[in-house]
Amino acid sequence: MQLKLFDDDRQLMLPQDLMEYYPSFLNRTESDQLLQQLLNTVPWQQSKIMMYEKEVLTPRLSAWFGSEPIRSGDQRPVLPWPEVLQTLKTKVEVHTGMSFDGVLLNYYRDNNDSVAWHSDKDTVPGLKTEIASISIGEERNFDFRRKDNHRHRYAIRLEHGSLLLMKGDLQQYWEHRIAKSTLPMKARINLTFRKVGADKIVSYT
Ligand SMILES: O=C(O)CCC(=O)C(=O)O
Ligand SMILES: [Fe+2]
Repeated sequence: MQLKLFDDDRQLMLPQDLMEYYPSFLNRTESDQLLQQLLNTVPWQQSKIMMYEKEVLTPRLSAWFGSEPIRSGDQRPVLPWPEVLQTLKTKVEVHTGMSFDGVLLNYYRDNNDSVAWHSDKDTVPGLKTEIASISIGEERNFDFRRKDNHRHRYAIRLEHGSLLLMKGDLQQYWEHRIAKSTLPMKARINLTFRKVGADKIVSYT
């Protein structure tokens, strides 16, 4: 069953300890400019992953900016931060009070691009993964469901210029995806700011 995440006043009914949503984190002009700039300047690549012992191309393009690989063994080059992403990182950090050392960009070219059900779990036990996710371009549905009960499921539309914060136990107990669609869709870019460096180990006791 698909549950609504907004009540009638468009008040987000998400558990605030797991997710926060800011629909107009970037204004229209900023979002339009950022979309064009990233489409034109980022060295987009299509990664390969192993699936049932076969190598397949992921159904989207991506790029990783940071100072070390997103995870060990990841084949993507570690790209240096361009000024536009450095500025955006500072804006996200000021808004959230969180700190990040890398950003993964996903480029969904059309309705056939997607990301399958997954969680972005850290390898450090006990660490509550914090991810700040900015969306620009075509609105897509972001589905999430409980790992232990797939019928316990929600969807939220990620609007042009929006910011979604994922935090707390979300990655541990929930998974998420961007599904393909049968409707034609234009380009969407998603930027997920992450913390992958050695200083990410914080005590939550
Ligand atoms: O495109 C999105 O909004 C989600 C991307 C995502 O889940 C990821 O990069 O881990
Ligand atoms: Fe994810």
